[in-house]
Amino acid sequence: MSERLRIENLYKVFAKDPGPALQVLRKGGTKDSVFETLGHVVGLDDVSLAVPSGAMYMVMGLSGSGKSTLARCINRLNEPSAGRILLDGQDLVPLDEKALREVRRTRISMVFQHFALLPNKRVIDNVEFGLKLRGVAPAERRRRAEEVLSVVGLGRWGYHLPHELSGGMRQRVGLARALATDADILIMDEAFSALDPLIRTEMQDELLRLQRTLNKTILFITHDFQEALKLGTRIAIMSEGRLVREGTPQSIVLEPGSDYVAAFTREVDRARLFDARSVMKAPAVLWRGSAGIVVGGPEGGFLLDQEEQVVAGLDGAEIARLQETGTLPAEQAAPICVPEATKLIDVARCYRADRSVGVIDEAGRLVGLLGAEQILARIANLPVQEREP
Ligand SMILES: Nc1ncnc2c1ncn2[C@@H]1O[C@H](COP(=O)(O)OP(=O)(O)OP(=O)(O)O)[C@@H](O)[C@H]1O
Repeated sequence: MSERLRIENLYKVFAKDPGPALQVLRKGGTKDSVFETLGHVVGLDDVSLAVPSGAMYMVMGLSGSGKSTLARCINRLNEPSAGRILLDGQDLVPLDEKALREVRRTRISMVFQHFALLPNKRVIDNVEFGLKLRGVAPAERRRRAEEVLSVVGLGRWGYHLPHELSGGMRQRVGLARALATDADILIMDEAFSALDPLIRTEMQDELLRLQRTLNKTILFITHDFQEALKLGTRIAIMSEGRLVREGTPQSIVLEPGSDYVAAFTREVDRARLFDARSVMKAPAVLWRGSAGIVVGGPEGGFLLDQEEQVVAGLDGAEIARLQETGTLPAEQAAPICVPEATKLIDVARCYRADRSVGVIDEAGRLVGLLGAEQILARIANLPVQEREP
């Protein structure tokens, strides 16, 4: 996956002259020590990150940790104090006002928490607004606005005024407006935070659905770890202006790395977060014969053909007999197999006592085995034990 946006050693100090504060920070000082010694507020302290193309990149942290400052620095609503912001390799920090306007109109779109719609303009005019600024001809911008309104499920609402719409619908207009510009980087700053829980869930699902076809690169700011887990392909966690942990949702929950991050992960529904691949163990070969290969362990296994495709499942008793007598059961049961990305909750649903669940790759080859032990250990946050076959 190629990289769209890279932030390198970004600092933001809210001061006329950020120099002295930068010196303190670069010598290991903190946001608190800068405030105590100089009275300046640090927004960002040496933040570096890379957003891959097509990512839903979540920036998460408590209030005041610097999330919005980061979003605002990227399109220069806040002026960075030091560092680089590379969009497709081009540094945005030295750009003049004219070049910056062009970037904001064509390459980076923002969706805010409060819809910021023009109240006396119809929905369609709101959606067209960015295109009008770009000088797109009226017929073309109307066509585009109608298209994106239907994408977000508001095809029939274009000629209404914003106050006639619910909060969730207005947020969809905000999203449509960002999509209409064709910018392929979206920055969504707490875009769903003001919505009622049910509508919020609906908007999250909608965004995931849209993203499957649009494949934009999205930087999504949130203070809600559950939202970050649900939407994110990667998550960056901020504290006191610093980036303190970055990684995939599964890796962060598995290894939070600090008490600050661990506190967010406590309430996580692990069965819905972790997938089969994250806990499976490697298949061990137990037997080879003209009928194929048997892999597995005491709790069950699988008969594979020469192409490593799963042919049948064997329970614990059948495995024991095979090891004693070298004979396969005459009647063989259908195997229980799941794809690698299956969440543990769904693995648990097809689990049967005294059987292993096979994990298969896209080509249908067996790549791992799962027993109750691995599933329960991961859900209960215990170390996953490797057991000898
Ligand atoms: N214009 C400003 N002038 C001075 N300080 C500011 C300004 N904007 C933000 N800050 C400070 O920068 C720090 C980071 O604020 P920021 O708004 O980025 O945090 P946040 O993580 O987005 O918080 P929230 O979730 O509450 O929006 C805070 O200490 C804040 O007080």
